[in-house]
Amino acid sequence: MQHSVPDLSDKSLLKNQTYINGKWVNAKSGKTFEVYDPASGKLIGTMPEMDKEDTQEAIKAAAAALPELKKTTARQRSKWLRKWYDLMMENAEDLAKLITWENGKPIADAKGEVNYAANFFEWFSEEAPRAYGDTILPSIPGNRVFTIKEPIGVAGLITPWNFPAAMITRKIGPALAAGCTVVAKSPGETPFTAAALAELAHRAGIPPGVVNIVTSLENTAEVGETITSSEIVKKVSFTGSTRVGKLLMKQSSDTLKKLSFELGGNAPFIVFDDADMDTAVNGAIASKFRSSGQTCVCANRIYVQKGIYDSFAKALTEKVNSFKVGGGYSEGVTHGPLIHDRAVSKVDAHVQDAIQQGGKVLTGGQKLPDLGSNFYQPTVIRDMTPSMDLAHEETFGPVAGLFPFDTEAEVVKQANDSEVGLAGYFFSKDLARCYRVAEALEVGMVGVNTGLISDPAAPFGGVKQSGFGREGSKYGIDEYMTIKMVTMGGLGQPLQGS
Ligand SMILES: NC(=O)c1ccc[n+]([C@@H]2O[C@H](COP(=O)([O-])OP(=O)(O)OC[C@H]3O[C@@H](n4cnc5c(N)ncnc54)[C@H](O)[C@@H]3O)[C@@H](O)[C@H]2O)c1
Ligand SMILES: O=CCCC(=O)O
Repeated sequence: MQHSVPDLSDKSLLKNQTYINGKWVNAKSGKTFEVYDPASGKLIGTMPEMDKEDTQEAIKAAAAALPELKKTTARQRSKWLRKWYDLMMENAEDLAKLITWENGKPIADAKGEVNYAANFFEWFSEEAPRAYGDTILPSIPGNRVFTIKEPIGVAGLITPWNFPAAMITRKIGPALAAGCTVVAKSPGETPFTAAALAELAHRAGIPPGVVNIVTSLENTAEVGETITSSEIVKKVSFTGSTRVGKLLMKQSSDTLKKLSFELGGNAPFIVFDDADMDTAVNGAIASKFRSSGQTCVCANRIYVQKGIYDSFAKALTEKVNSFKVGGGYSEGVTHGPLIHDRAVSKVDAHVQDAIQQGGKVLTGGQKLPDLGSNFYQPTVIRDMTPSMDLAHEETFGPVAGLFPFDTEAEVVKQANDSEVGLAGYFFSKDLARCYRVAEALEVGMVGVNTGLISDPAAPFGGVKQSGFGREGSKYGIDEYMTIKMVTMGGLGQPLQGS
């Protein structure tokens, strides 16, 4: 497809090396991997293919920087984060161009991601000075008890390609606020945004060794194993699939690391008869089709009560028909390509399975080879049933499958019939129902009358096989801290002279 990539205003943000111990480096082996634009299929550039030795080097740099970082005040770390935030905002246009280039999302969405990502730095610059301990009333007379929150140490961070900036800032922000140094493994599909962020960390004056970025594609499993089995790394935070999360948890068990895992979802999205139709349709568009369906909190199973099933299906289809699919830089494009052809194959397999089992395609349902090998039509399918693949497995693509239901109890049972529990959504004007259903859904996050729940101020994370730990919010920094309890004895004496 025709796809012209706009120039960066600051060309020094586009790197072909990675950032370790305050320096731009290659892999020791000299190997590189290639990164392709998912819209045009053209080569963007190369990055170092790092291995075990390079990763150990990054871990050593992070360990060496830790003692000095621990001595800094929380206020100092707050200032670094704030400066990093300011630099992201000053370079927002260029960062957005990089995100669109390597991830494919439309430029307006990429700008939204830059803002979202930078807000994690702003948020944690404000949280850093507020990591308070407690004073505790002890059970033993004469004792005094208090707690101190301390940084856990070197943190290993592994992030996916669907938010090349935000998944990284959501982890580095709290880690740095807490006083941890980091080794971040950037995604093989989207390493350039991470490198640009590292350049801005350097400009913000963050000391060498505090932020280290490891790049790899083919060697990803080796790099992951090196991070998770390291005696030096005390904490691993991972965002990605449940399958890889399970592997990383096993690998981390020998060294008993503290873990935070944000894994796969299969979000139920429920529209009750009493919902406001426009709100519900707009919510479905926002939740299901954000990043062409490639977010872990995207609606996957859309349940619509029978009284409004036909009218909802019609209204949703009309909206989807107004989308413009294409390269992310092109004027008017609302939805970009998927990340690679494996993603397209999975989406198509879910669509074909639904059709074979009686689902009716209202719009879409086809690949878009004229645009490129990674494009798929935004799709709406009705008459979905629980036996279809899409009911059990996250599609991670632009397919809205509509399941009819009769009662509240029936739909909550179906919604909870999943091994994972990340996000869930429902639409209703009945206040009592809003409380009932929000409390009954087995998920970590619930959207009521909204399809957008992501906010640095709100705790992000799942239950069941969607993982554990919370990112963002007042809870996010705790994932990178330990609580030390101090008991002081012999303090309950009477006042001298009494
Ligand atoms: N919960 C969340 O916040 C969240 C966010 C984004 C994606 N996801 C999930 O991720 C999945 C889609 O992304 P994907 O298919 O690229 O996931 P994935 O798990 O294959 O990859 C995610 C990241 O992990 C890295 N990785 C892969 N194998 C690894 C290994 N053996 N050791 C170390 N790192 C490894 C990849 O390079 C990538 O950077 C979906 O299931 C989605 O729900 C979850
Ligand atoms: O895909 C995972 C993260 C999505 C978000 O933060 O909204």
